[in-house]
Amino acid sequence: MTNQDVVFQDMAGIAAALPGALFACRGAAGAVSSLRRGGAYGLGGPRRRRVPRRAGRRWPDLHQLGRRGYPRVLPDALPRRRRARRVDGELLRHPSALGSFDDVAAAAKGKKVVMFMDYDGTLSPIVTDPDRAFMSAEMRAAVRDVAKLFPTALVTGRCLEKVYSFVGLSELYYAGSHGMDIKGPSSSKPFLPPNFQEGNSKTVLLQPAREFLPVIDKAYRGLVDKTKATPGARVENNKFCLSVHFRCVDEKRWSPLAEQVKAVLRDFPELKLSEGRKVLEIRPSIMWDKGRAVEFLLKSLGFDDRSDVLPVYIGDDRTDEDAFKMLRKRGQGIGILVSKFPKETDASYSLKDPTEVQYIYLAWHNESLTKLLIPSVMEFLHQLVHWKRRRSPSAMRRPRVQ
Ligand SMILES: O=P(O)(O)OC[C@H]1O[C@H](O[C@H]2O[C@H](CO)[C@@H](O)[C@H](O)[C@H]2O)[C@H](O)[C@@H](O)[C@@H]1O
Repeated sequence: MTNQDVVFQDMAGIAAALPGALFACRGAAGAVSSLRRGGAYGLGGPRRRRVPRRAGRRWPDLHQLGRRGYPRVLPDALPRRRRARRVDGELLRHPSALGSFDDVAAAAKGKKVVMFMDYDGTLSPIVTDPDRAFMSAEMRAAVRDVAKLFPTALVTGRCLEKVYSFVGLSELYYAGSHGMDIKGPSSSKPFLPPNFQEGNSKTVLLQPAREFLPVIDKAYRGLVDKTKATPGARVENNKFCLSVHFRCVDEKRWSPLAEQVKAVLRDFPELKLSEGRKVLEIRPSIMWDKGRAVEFLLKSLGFDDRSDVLPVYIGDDRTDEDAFKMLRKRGQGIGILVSKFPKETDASYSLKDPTEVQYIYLAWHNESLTKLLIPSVMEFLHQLVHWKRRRSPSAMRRPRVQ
């Protein structure tokens, strides 16, 4: 098991807790030193002497962000020289979806955008208690705005009931249990694509792992029993899959815990084990994943085999890679990885964080600290809505409903 993520605290913490091996970090050592010396993504500590002084010039004040004439996302407003320094290989391979928003918009031009988003770590910040991974009211509003303009689905490892209790938006499509429990909008006024035809299920429903329910329940009981002696370990029942959390387990106990989990799973050859963000994920061994769920939803919406559709998938975890991979294979759509660190990924773009409320110190400037806004999922969603409304003023009004 690996310490592959950190809750963003401070620069020293980031440098010290850089990811281990799970998403085999492309040049992890390089990333570490790069971050420590303030490189790649501009996350490092102060390097006073090497930061060019620009007399009389200040970065826009944070309070001005988003106001007329000021960029909403500062990193892309960096002077050309400094920006060039930030642009190393990783950034080129997975540029910021915000910094490259014009490219995203160009790809979306004339196409029907369909939005897919993961929940934990994408729409809600990673927290220690999985039962308290609440979504902010601002993020909920942003997702609601997106869902008014584009068909929108949440694709998550959580069980449907739990994710719905966090999100509470009845107009969305939901694919819970890593895509093994799919439901259409329960709202009487969901967004339906303009080409929606009778026969395309309005209440999309699919449970490809239904027959595994008794096995999952049995394995759940076995795992709870086996891991109860490990302080901090926690087993979460996500209906068609299980999660064994080790975020609150002492690092010395990670390996013994993994052994306990494997020991239980030896009695359940029909289940498979993978690893997420300080969590062991147990799922039925069927050929189904978030990628398949996205394909299924596209088909159900009548968007299969259409070149004028642009699926956009935003996710932060390993299981989201199946969706990125699927889009890449189709040669259609945009994958956006949410990560503070460079990672091996099949996504094309990156964002740093779910929300925009965290700020980082970039460098000393005129004796004052410069703060940068982290390119966030929420900011990206705002931009997308803004772009769509600007292009089609009719989108300001509620779209066609059925
Ligand atoms: O597909 P997702 O929506 O990203 O769900 C994946 C797992 O997310 C949750 O665990 C993660 O978030 C927790 C709350 O922030 C955190 O405590 C945990 O360490 C993370 O792994 C969820 O609890 C799992 O059931 C999901 O499988």
